[in-house]
Amino acid sequence: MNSVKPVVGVLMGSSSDWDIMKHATDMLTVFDVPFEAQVISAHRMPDDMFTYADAAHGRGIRAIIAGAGGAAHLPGMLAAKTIVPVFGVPVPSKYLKGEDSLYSIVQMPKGVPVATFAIGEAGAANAALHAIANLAMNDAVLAQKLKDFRVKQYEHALAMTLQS
Ligand SMILES: Nc1c(C(=O)O)ncn1[C@@H]1O[C@H](COP(=O)(O)O)[C@@H](O)[C@H]1O
Repeated sequence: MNSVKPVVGVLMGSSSDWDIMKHATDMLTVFDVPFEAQVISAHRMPDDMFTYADAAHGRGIRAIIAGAGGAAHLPGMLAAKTIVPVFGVPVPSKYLKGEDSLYSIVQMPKGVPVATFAIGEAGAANAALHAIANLAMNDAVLAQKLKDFRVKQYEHALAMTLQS
């Protein structure tokens, strides 16, 4: 059993979101950032969602990555109940391909922010990278890992250069 306390919560409205949201947990794993991942739906489990949001800051959670599809109210409702920064990931939906998820998450009223990322796996990975960047502001080891990650990414992109 892992005894390290999680600092990032990765939440999703349904287990059907996992294929997308695992891109966030994969990134956190690469950076050795302790996280917890669970299904909590604002619609289907409203009391559990409130309990989670109420306790998050006191438990040491410093970022919440919340993914949901369709009428994606989960990130906004979490943001309404906690001061922990919430990063929203619009999960692609069956009929509207995630445009509904994006608009549901991004158009928050003034005063209750949700930092909203791209639809799909890039959004999930980038939400994790953004949480990591915030944590790295007070963690020199994490900051160096982030710099190394950028160098690797640069080298990977450079290697794509087509031979003439
Ligand atoms: N948007 C929400 C919320 C919520 O915002 O509370 N709870 C579940 N869902 C979404 O419903 C979609 C279909 O869920 P099912 O596949 O379980 O029917 C998922 O993308 C989930 O995030």
